[in-house]
Amino acid sequence: MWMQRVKSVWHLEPFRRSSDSPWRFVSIFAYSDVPQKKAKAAPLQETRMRDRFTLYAKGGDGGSGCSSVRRSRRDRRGRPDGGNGGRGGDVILECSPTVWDFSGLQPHIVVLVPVGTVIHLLEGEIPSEVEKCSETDLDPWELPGTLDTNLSESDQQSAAGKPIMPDEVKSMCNTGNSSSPTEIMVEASACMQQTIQAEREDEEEIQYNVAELTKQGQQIIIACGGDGGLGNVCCPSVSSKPKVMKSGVHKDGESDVELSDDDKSSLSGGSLGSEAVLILELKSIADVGLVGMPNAGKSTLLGALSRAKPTIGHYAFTTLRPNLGNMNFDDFSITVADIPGLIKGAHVNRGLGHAFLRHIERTKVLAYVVDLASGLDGRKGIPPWEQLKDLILELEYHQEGLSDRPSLVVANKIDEAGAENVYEELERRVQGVPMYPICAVLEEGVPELKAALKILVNGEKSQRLSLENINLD
Ligand SMILES: Nc1nc2c(ncn2[C@@H]2O[C@H](COP(=O)(O)OP(=O)(O)OP(=O)(O)O)[C@@H](O)[C@H]2O)c(=O)[nH]1
Repeated sequence: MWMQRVKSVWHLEPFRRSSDSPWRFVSIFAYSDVPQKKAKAAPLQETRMRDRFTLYAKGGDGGSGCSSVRRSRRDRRGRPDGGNGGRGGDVILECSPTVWDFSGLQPHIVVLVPVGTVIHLLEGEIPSEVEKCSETDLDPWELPGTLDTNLSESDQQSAAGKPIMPDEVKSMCNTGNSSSPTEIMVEASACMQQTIQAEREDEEEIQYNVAELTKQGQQIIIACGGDGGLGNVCCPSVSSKPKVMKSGVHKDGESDVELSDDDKSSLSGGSLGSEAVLILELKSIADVGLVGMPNAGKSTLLGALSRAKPTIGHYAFTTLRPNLGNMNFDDFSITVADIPGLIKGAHVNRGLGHAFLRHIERTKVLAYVVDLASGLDGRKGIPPWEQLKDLILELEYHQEGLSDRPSLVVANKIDEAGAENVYEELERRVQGVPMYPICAVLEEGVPELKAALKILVNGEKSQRLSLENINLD
């Protein structure tokens, strides 16, 4: 006889994991800030990347052990045959290249997160990697002929109803059998939620970067299922002469006998599944990152390079989240990320702060987009060569070596009056890196730029922009 505690079942995963886990139940709740009905003219929303989530996860509680005695005419005293409770289900995150960001998370799904997900811990235990493990978990159907009196320490603790210590829970998690329901709550981070969340994060202690999902198919357990309780067939503490309460008779003349409350109390209940509150953060993986000051024309350029339709505005910080686009060639495609505008002091949280600098960490190639017209017509903008210096410094302050990757310079707004002279000066001042004058609005110079990016992404050339090659005098 096998008992399993099932509180609620929301979703049935169609695979078997082990003989004691006929099915694995997973229940997931998600709050989303995305309106149910989207306005027709909202293509911009769809290209926005949802790169941060707070996630509450709870492992399934272990099923309680069962107390039962089977008697027959030949065996009047009877033998305990109560099975063990099933292990609670673990909550597992798996990363997949088919997922871009967290916006696709819906209720009642297995949690697939994008490759590049970084996990910070607000509450609970540090997640553990899922290992290919041996099937050493208790099998409730495997009833031994004799009572096993050599229980391991953890079994005994479990049998005695003692709480299981975190390390032990962690090691148990890795056995991989699961059978009882698992709850996971995903909270989308919208602007308003982000504010509340930010306040909460300020108050609470966060353990940063406790885990990272960087390889396709990598899985980690974020909430462990509870251990199943022992049935009386495995639990030596229950008397083999139970006080009979009532019985049911089988066709073959054998009968099941329920135990008295005294005997039941010496059996073990399943242990509770662990709980965790996590912050998921995405370091996007793109082939090319467009880096530039606000208003340089990055979003316009992304639209020219790909079919993405990001928000474009004549004011700074139009882009509040990274936008992604695909640059398609005959044989392959390149992912381009438009990173929100960086300004001097971004690394100390000026402007949109350093939140977006992390997206640059995982880009192969950097395209520095500068505004040739920033100082024209009496505008008091920063000259392009200084824009480049500031950008490199911000990247380096955020993380040493961040700017040290193949790169090129995109000199935008060449169409503006006087921009050609500025471009000539830029060429004189900046050496050792390919430079492309373009007009992103009219898509002039864009095909040449596309070809150059392809060469850099393929690794055929590896020039990079460095401070030494910028003449600021
Ligand atoms: N004249 C001219 N204007 C351009 C060109 N490219 C972009 N712009 C204008 O520059 C302004 C800023 O463009 P965006 O593409 O939003 O700039 P951004 O760098 O993404 O700005 P942030 O979102 O603040 O980072 C808009 O008014 C664009 O129309 C260009 O090639 N020539």
